Amino acid sequence: MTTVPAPPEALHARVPGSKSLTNRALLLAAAAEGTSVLTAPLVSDDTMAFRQALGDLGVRIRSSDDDGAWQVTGLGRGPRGTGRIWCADAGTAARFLPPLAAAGHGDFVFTGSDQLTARPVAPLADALRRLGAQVDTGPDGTLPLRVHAEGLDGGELEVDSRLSSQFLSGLLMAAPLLRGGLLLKVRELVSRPYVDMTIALMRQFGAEVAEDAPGGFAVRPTGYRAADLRIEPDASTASYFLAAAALTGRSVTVPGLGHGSLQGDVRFAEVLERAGARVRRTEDAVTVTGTGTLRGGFAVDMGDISDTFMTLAAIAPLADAPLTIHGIGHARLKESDRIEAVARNLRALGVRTDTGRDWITVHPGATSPARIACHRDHRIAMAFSVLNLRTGNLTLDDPGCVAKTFPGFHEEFHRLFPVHPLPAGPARASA
Ligand SMILES: O=C(O)C1=C[C@@H](OP(=O)(O)O)[C@@H](O)[C@H](O)C1
Ligand SMILES: C=C(OP(=O)(O)O)C(=O)O
Repeated sequence: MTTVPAPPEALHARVPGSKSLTNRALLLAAAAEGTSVLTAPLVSDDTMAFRQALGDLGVRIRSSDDDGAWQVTGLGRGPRGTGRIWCADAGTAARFLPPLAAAGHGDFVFTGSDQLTARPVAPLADALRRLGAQVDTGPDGTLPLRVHAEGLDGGELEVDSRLSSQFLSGLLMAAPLLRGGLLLKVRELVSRPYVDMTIALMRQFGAEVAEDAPGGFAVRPTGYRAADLRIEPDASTASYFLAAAALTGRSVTVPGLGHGSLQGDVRFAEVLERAGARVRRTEDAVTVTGTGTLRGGFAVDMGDISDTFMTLAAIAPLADAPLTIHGIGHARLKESDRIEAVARNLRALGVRTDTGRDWITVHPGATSPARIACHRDHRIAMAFSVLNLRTGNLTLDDPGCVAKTFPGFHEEFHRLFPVHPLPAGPARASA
């Protein structure tokens, strides 16, 4: 008689709220008429920076003592006054808040860390100017970005979103506050699922948005009304836990990321499926069950889900054949030049890695001990932590940088996979 081995018991990962949903919900609630309640928001450096920035723009946000929900008292319009707004490292703050400010009245200067200042905002500044706002940027078209606002009439606008979808998301979210609404024509667009997320949330706050033709968006001047929202767990963060399942032969479930998820990055599970893992998605969860080996020998376009490309690239040395990831040129413009940063780290481990403008190929191979250069990029720290579950020979030069989106990452990863070392010293961010 043969006995069929029982499937491994699934580990349940406690993944905190989505950064992208939290910051969109904050902005929409701030612009809405009435009080909105955001349940299970992400508490991390990026969302606390966004919340603080809205506070500095005059929005009242309180945390509930009972369940940590955030209560946002909306302005019912754009902000009024003057202010210097600190965006820290948060791309979403630098790209979503200036259009909101331009729809208000006053003088606002948006600044950020050196890392954020190195990232582009020029296409957004240019779009706001063409809408009639007075906007200045730093010498290379970067932060600081100054907006002198007297409300905006709206009309028609062409936007170039080939460097980041966040420009389009920011303009879309401000559009219902413009006197005449907005017709947006998008020339080139990366990270499309984030735009779908933007539109879905705008509708939940009462906006009317139509996509008349591919790349053509019409937004009516309805303003927003308050809404109560439960924030889904972050799908990009989930990728580390799901990849860990694939690599260790365990089963990991992330509750809260079911069929109806608004986040494109849940599709990372499908990439793991191509690499040989078993994936199950239900109404309210995703589960990945690994075999402990990774199937390589394929090429995958991760342009729509580029925050997760490093999760795959970092574990690719353990695959049975080379893996190519393409369509990710815009990942060079994030917290680090992510193609370059991942390639350098892999090469430092002795892994053959080839790169081009928008692609990377990782070859299988043994890894030698190394100290991973995180470049203050949370995703490098988390992605290489997955690889280290199997190699056990890596250390991170900046484990605390995970606080941008998940201050408790090391504790939760260690809880599920005790071989993951707990770094000394606390991470940042508290509500
Ligand atoms: O709109 C958003 O919330 C985001 C969009 C993506 O950026 P790009 O559009 O620049 O790729 C993503 O990388 C980022 O983490 C969050
Ligand atoms: C690119 C990222 O962040 P942002 O653009 O929101 O700063 C990220 O979280 O991977």
